Amino acid sequence: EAAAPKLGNVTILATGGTIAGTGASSTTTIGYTAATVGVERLIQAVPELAKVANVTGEQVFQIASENMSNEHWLTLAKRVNVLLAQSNVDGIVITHGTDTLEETAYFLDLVVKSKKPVVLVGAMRPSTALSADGPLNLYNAVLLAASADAVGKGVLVAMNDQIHAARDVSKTNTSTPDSFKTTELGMLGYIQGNKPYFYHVSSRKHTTDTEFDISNLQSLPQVDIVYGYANMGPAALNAFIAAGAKGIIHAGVGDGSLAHKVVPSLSAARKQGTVIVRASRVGQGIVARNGEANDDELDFVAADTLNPQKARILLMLALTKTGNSKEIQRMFYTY
Ligand SMILES: NC(=O)CC[C@H](N)C(=O)O
Repeated sequence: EAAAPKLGNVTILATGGTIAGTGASSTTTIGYTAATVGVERLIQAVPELAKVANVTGEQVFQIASENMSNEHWLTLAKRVNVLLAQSNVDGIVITHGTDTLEETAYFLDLVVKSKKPVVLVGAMRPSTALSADGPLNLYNAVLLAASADAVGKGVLVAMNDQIHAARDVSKTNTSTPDSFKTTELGMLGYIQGNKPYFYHVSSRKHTTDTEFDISNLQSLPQVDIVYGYANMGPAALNAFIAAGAKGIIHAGVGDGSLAHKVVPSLSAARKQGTVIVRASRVGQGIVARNGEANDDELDFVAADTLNPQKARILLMLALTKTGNSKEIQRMFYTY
């Protein structure tokens, strides 16, 4: 008789969100309460998990992800690094609200110090809904976290039978189960028939290849985002600077254009030490250095293809190391 294949050990770190949400009825898909179901019940709801991994659960937070903070990220990342350093942990799944899931994924992609799989997963429908997507998403995430194929691929997002890279995935629809997409740069693969299939890998550095170390940090530098639009003025930017921002992401129109009315305040902020990163509100495409603005002259940084909320994360981590805009520009072309 052949021995049963040895299953990997996967820890599920639960943080809340719709995957742990409950609604008033089976047809309630908005206006439900996120973050009510605990990790043990999430695991019990999918007995099939036991076929793909030895699963243990830990309730790290119980929040809706619009309330995710820098402090939550530091706590979570430190826990992930401690667990992955243990020889009895082969992979980690993080259940998470979908609103900021892409941000937590990218933060971890930059600070996790292990090649073992880390997979973020959520749901668009609460656990009580008809065709709730949480149970199968969770099953796929655990399968992926236990898979040798996922080792060294960076932090992954498993949603809707698809595998995405943390850097490039975004929530693209407010409510449909196919909300998570890597629109133009391309998702990494699929999960089908109890098996992950990879087709791409990210060319950017992540996890063990980054220069960031959060192990001794208690907080992160303040970085805020100002949004570009017709008739934009400097009021929001000035308020962020007055509130102590060490970095500003300018989510500009088009390919990162700066309105004449905003440039003097941006430039003055830079001269006082705040780092300015030009990103775009468009969602796809490159914001090129010295493209729509003379970044060399203004001493600004171009975000390349990072969306504003992910540019904020990279800038916070960059600022833990340097305020030099040339160095930070190198990081934006590396991660
Ligand atoms: N689908 C969801 O997970 C959204 C629920 C909630 N706003 C959150 O992000 O936690």
